[in-house]
Amino acid sequence: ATGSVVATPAQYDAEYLSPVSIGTPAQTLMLDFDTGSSDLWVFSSETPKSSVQGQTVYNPSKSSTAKKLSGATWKISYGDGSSSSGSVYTDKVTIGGLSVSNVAVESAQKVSREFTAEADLDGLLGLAFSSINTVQPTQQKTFFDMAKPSLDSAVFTADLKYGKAGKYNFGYIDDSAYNGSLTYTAVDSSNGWWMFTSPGYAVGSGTLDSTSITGIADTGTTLLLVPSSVVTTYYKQIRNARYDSSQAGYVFPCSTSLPSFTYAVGNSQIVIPGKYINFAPVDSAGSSCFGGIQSDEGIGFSIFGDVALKAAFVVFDGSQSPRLGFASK
Ligand SMILES: CCCC[C@H](NC(=O)[C@H](Cc1ccccc1)NC(=O)N1CCOCC1)C(=O)N[C@@H](CC1CCCCC1)C(O)(O)C(F)(F)C(=O)NC
Repeated sequence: ATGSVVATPAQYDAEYLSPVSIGTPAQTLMLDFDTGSSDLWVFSSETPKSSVQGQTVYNPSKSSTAKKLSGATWKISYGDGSSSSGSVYTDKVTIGGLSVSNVAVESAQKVSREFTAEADLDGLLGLAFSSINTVQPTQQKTFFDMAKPSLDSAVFTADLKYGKAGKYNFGYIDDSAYNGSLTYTAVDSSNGWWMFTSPGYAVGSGTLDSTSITGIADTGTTLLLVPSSVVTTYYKQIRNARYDSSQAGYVFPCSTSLPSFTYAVGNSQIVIPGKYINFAPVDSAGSSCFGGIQSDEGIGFSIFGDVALKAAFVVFDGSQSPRLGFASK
């Protein structure tokens, strides 16, 4: 089996949302596919009304295939300080024509105010490794792990785009979606993430600096978060760029034309065009803009978020020895 679903950007490409059908008859919610976590959780009929502001909710009592996972609970907190928790059902989940039964659907009984404020996000679909799923007392598998036995190939691909809809495919690699060839690189999944090491980077047309960057391929993080030394080197090239402590990041005049940023994968390279690195205006006047490359200070590793991933076609290979494939497009 295979599946293919659109990934639509929201708010300056801050997140990408995809339709997911849950239950019988189908209840379709817009979920953020997140390779940085492993819980499929949704706004639901159990979410306090005061916490629901525009989201579509999943109602398990209206699904003939829903079953309560009795005694199971979940609780997750994310790097940006948001969090959610609740109860667990199993139900049929369909993504882009690919149906999987008995998937753990985590029903939110609590969501932090950041989620309430995100009217277009109805939940998350975790695509990191099942080893970091938060359901207790019995950890649950991700949609991808549940789908694997029926997939033509144990892979999914992310083809995110700048300012327009991209795609997530399951079970196959669409060779027409990228240029040249895929370069694969080893994954360290010991912490539950798609972690890899990029052997070097370059700014603009400069030569490759062989400073390696170890980080996670994370569709759920908006920006490219790298070591401060790399951030300083990048913004040094931009005359009016400055660190704005009130924004906790580098900003520059929105009219600035930005140098590209290249990250190496194995012995090939992915070039992020400069325009991808102008994330969004920081003020309504639109005079200063927030950079798409910021520091990974305090995280413990780098994060290749959407700013980096949307410059590539990315294969998440979940075979016996997981690996990541990157190609330019
Ligand atoms: C350490 C820095 C990581 C920050 C990262 N969050 C982000 O990158 C959020 C995503 C977002 C976009 C739109 C609206 C709301 C949230 N964006 C964000 O903080 N910004 C602020 C800076 O400008 C860009 C947008 C994160 O927590 N990513 C989560 C998944 C998100 C959680 C919040 C909802 C959207 C998904 C993650 O799973 O990818 C994780 F790996 F970081 C994680 O925390 N795993 C446990």
